[in-house]
Amino acid sequence: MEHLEERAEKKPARKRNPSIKITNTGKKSHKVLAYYESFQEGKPDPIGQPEVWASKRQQLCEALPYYNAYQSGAYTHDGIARSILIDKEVSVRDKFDEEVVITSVGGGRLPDEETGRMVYKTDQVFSSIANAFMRAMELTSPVAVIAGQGNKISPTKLPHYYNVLDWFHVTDVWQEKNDYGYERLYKQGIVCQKCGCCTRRIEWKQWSCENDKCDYIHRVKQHLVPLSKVVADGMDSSREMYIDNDVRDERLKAPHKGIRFSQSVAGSYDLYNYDVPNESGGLSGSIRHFKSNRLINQQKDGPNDLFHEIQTSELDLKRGVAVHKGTTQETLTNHFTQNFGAAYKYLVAQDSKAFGEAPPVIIKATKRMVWAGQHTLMKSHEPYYPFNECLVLGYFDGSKIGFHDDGEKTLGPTVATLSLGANATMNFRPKRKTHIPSLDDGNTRARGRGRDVGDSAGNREKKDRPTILSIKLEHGDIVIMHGREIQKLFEVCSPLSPLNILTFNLQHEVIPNGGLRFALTCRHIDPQTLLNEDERRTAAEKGTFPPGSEQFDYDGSILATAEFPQQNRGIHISNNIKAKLEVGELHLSDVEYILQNLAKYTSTQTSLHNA
Ligand SMILES: O=C(O)CCC(=O)C(=O)O
Ligand SMILES: [Fe+2]
Repeated sequence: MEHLEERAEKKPARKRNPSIKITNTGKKSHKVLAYYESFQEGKPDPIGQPEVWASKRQQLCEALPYYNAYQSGAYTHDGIARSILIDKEVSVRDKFDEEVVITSVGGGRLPDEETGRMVYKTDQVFSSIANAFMRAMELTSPVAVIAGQGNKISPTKLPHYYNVLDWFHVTDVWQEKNDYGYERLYKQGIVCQKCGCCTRRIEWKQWSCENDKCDYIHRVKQHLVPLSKVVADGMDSSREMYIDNDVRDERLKAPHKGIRFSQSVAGSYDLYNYDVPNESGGLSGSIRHFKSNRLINQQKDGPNDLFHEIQTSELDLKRGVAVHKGTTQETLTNHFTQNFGAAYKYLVAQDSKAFGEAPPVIIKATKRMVWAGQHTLMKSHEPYYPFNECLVLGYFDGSKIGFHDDGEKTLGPTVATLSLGANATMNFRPKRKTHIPSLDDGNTRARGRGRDVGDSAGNREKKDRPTILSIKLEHGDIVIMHGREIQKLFEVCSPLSPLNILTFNLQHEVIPNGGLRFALTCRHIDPQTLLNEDERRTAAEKGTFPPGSEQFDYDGSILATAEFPQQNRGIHISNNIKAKLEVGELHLSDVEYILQNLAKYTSTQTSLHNA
């Protein structure tokens, strides 16, 4: 119900995909619900077995008179909904338990032209499928619910791929409301009520008429998005910490064969390291992924608190110009940004607010990245150039950042990003191999940052420059990109074919998987590279932490602790030990020693207990 009330509060705007609510008819309950293969760990076994099941879609369709839908989830006959298969397409706001199921219907999703991901169609009308569920509701005609193993929100494991659960009644069918908050209308423009000028949403908090001569402003009511809305239980990184490392890492260990992968731990983080070789067999740089988990996320001032705090802080997020500033072709980025600390210039000089004026959330986040940066460089015995800049990016439903590098000349060799909120995929690809003369004239930024408005070379580029590493970023994760060479703006001309790359100058893109996400990225702006004394002084002033910031110092090397089920904590610790064994930080003899000691300890405890 909370679900419905939450929606009802929102300002009605455009229609969205219809949702239905169905409740169990109570005839019989198998209490068998779905799970998603890679998230089974930690889910309870079902009570009982489904009486009807299948492992192939066609088996279902050819054997069940009440389910004959090869393509869509819902099956309708004579305009009445008969059954519904709930598989991979569950969204975080759906509900799935033995009594109540809330799900979206109506085929309101289409592949996005640019990303290929499924996104909601605009102007979705009440679909014929939604109408069929309305009919089923009116006629109290029961609907069979089938659970597929792709269903991430089911509370239990499932014994088969397709499991026919039970008959349910439809009790509600509604159009989801949307608003001008964090949903897909985040970049909806308006027509100025005063002068009629078509106005883009440049600032996150309001529309300001784009006609210089007009002062019309329309403020937006901000809605606070709870973390649970963007991070589904089943997708929470916290869940992954209970999965055996061997299972989880199959997905992470599959970069291009030229990249060396290793794994270790840092405090309570799992640490995935991708080394990028250079032509002489040395390192051109590395990408370190500090994988967070529930323990870390729920600490005071940890990612969960920060996700809440960043939404309630005055950040003044704005969209920047991606291309053709000032012309009729001017196009804005689809994400919103704000820079803190020393000015970071990309594409156009971006106003920067001094760390001294930054809301505490920025300092807290920056301190976490300072730790991760120092940790990385200490390990590789290299100097750490202090982060004096933090760029916040706000991604709303469907926004992303296209391929770019963070290789401006003014930057130090280390870039750190903290992810808050919805998951995202970070892809790396080699830069163009050929030398591009137009880049030599210092006008480097057009190909540097912010090119998220489409790639002129299109598919050909995709084929020539395949993604060589793909990382799943989750709430609380920190990614460090280290090494000037991997970001380098100018290409090293290399005779190697793209499929046999030894040297990588990388570009990265980040595609959030929908829902609200913030990325905070810290860099070192090197004062030596600034033009004059004035710029250097301003950078130093703006990039200095204000007095009192020490209270937010962060040391991620200290193990996070919290109340956790005994068994899960054990799995985490043993995973950490396994990782340490793999990278040689521990030897088997150490583990044997620990086990012997523990055996002694537990036997004393047991005898004390029995005494
Ligand atoms: O969204 C992210 O995780 C990274 C953002 C990024 O690449 C940048 O700010 O340069
Ligand atoms: Fe970047």
